[in-house]
Amino acid sequence: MSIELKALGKEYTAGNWVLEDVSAHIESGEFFAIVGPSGCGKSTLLRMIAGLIPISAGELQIDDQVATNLPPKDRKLTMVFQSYALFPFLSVTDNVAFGLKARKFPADEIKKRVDKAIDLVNLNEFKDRKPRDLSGGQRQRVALARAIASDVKICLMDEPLSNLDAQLRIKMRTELRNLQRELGLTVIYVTHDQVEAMTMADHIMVLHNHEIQQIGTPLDIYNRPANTFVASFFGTPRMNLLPARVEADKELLLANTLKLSVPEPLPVADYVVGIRPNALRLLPQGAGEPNAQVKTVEYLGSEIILEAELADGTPLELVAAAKDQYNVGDWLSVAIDGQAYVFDHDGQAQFMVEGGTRHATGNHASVQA
Ligand SMILES: Nc1ncnc2c1ncn2[C@@H]1O[C@H](COP(=O)(O)OP(=O)(O)OP(=O)(O)O)[C@@H](O)[C@H]1O
Repeated sequence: MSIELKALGKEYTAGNWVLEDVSAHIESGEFFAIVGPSGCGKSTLLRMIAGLIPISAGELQIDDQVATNLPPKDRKLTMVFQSYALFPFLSVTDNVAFGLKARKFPADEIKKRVDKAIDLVNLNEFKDRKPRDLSGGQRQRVALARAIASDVKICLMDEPLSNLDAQLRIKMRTELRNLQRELGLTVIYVTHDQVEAMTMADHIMVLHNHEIQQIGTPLDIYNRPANTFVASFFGTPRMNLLPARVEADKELLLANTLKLSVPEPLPVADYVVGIRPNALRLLPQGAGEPNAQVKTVEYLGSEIILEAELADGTPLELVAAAKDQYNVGDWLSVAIDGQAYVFDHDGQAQFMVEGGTRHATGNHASVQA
């Protein structure tokens, strides 16, 4: 059951497009995540695919059939919402079994699927309870179990784990993913959580500013971000973005402080250079010119996150070894030691440099292809 989005657009009010030109191919059996900040249109896109709101522009295909104007019940999909949408008068078991009974599945098949789904979401103890006697998180797990137990091969999920506590959420990520694989479900999964998308998805669509910023595998998105938005949205701590200008033939000067050698001369222009905290090295005292001052120190146990400021005031995040001691106000010598991403003035990826070698980075068109 593949899904094709062809230049989908949505305007809620005339002339006000909240989504434009959204195109993607979602393979049968794939886990496809839609990620982006609050208000970027993730739920809107999912609701258009589900048929809950009309599609304003473009075409939707489900399993090679045009589905743009099909009523929701004919789209061969199920949906798990952030809100639970359960029948209050039915027990957990009956809620989960409802769709299967309506479709006249054999009783033993229903029992097998329902038991498995309830077990998966850890609700064995609560099988006979009504939704009102469950916590919010438990209700969401019932909704999840109902979708899992259904025979439908496409499941749309809108932040389904966001009401669960942190520990259960992490456990559910793996279990949901395993079950999705086992059942061969095609899942479209909306989340604002980049870690959830990175750990669960086969492909990720990044939405921002009404349009797709990039589509790619988690590795593509992390290692070959198409622009500064994607680069700084993925990864903790975030990628540092530093203003840069051409200083010499094959050299960029970042934040008036750090030098970056590039393999070929660059056109004279303004650039932005992105460096993840783990690609910055702290030199031992006396080994280099002090160039950054510590502003905050955050001990995480296994490592230390330092927020520093370069000499010209540009903020810089660094990761340091837990055994070392840092104090606010200390001066550090920081050097680039890893990947540096060069973006143009508008934030579009140009290339990546590592050890003096140039590597291709992503862009929307090439990564989609
Ligand atoms: N029924 C509506 N009428 C008009 N505008 C709407 C309607 N529903 C959503 N919007 C607007 O469309 C944009 C996208 O909303 P949507 O809920 O799809 O975003 P989202 O990415 O899912 O956000 P969140 O992560 O906060 O749930 C927002 O600017 C929102 O205000």
